[in-house]
Amino acid sequence: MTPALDISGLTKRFGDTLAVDDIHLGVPQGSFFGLVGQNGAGKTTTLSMAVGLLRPDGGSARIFGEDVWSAPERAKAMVGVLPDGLAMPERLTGREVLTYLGLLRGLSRDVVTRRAEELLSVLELDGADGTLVIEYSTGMRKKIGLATALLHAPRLLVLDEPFEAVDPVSAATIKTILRGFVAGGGSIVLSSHVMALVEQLCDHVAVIDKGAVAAAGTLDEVRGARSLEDTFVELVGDQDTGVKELSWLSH
Ligand SMILES: Nc1ncnc2c1ncn2[C@@H]1O[C@H](COP(=O)(O)OP(=O)(O)OP(=O)(O)O)[C@@H](O)[C@H]1O
Repeated sequence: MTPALDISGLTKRFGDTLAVDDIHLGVPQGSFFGLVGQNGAGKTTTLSMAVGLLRPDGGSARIFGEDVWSAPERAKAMVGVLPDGLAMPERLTGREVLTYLGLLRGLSRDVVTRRAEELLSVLELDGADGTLVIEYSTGMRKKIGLATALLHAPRLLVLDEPFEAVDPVSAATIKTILRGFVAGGGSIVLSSHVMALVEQLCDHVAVIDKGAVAAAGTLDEVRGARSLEDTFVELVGDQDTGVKELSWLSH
């Protein structure tokens, strides 16, 4: 079966920094795929290239077989993206953002109105109906970003840190939505630093370290008999075990 997302040899350099170094990853259809890695490991850069937001120096990405760079319209129609540091039309309300982006996606006004209503209600943003996105809290921005990713009912979701800054009640709602999406045949790739969350949600995982894949496979293949956190620390942790502390903080 064609992978939902097929990343082949993606490479990106920023000046002297090799941010992503020949990454190959296959996200099977119907999988819930977690991407983990330390700060600066290259997760956001990889995901940005994979969905056509950042041009790679080398390699390619295909969404259900459609090349993101040579067939962007076909590829992008099938994916919903929650990017890092999402740029939004800030002077619109959440509902206006969804309406605007839904119409741009080619949805009919009726469908957009209905879906926007449901998304705002489920994500508990309907209470802030008159609030402009520029006035949203960080968690609210995350939620409206997720709503824009879901609006056109894509087959693949690519979510960069979807739970960051989201309160526990909203996080539970989002987990339910995402599990339902996968149960309904959708595929998800998400990045996170929270190992427990990845273990709870994902059936596949890749550990990224210094721009390369340190381990990838099903959750059980990657973690074996240990916790994902132990596996992660062992794979990418600082080998220098000397205790680092700020002595001037002790009283
Ligand atoms: N626009 C940019 N210009 C210069 N360097 C960049 C840029 N974007 C990323 N980098 C560098 O590329 C490397 C990978 O960054 P990236 O944001 O992909 O990591 P990450 O795994 O998503 O990190 P985090 O978990 O902190 O979000 C880092 O060294 C970062 O400093």
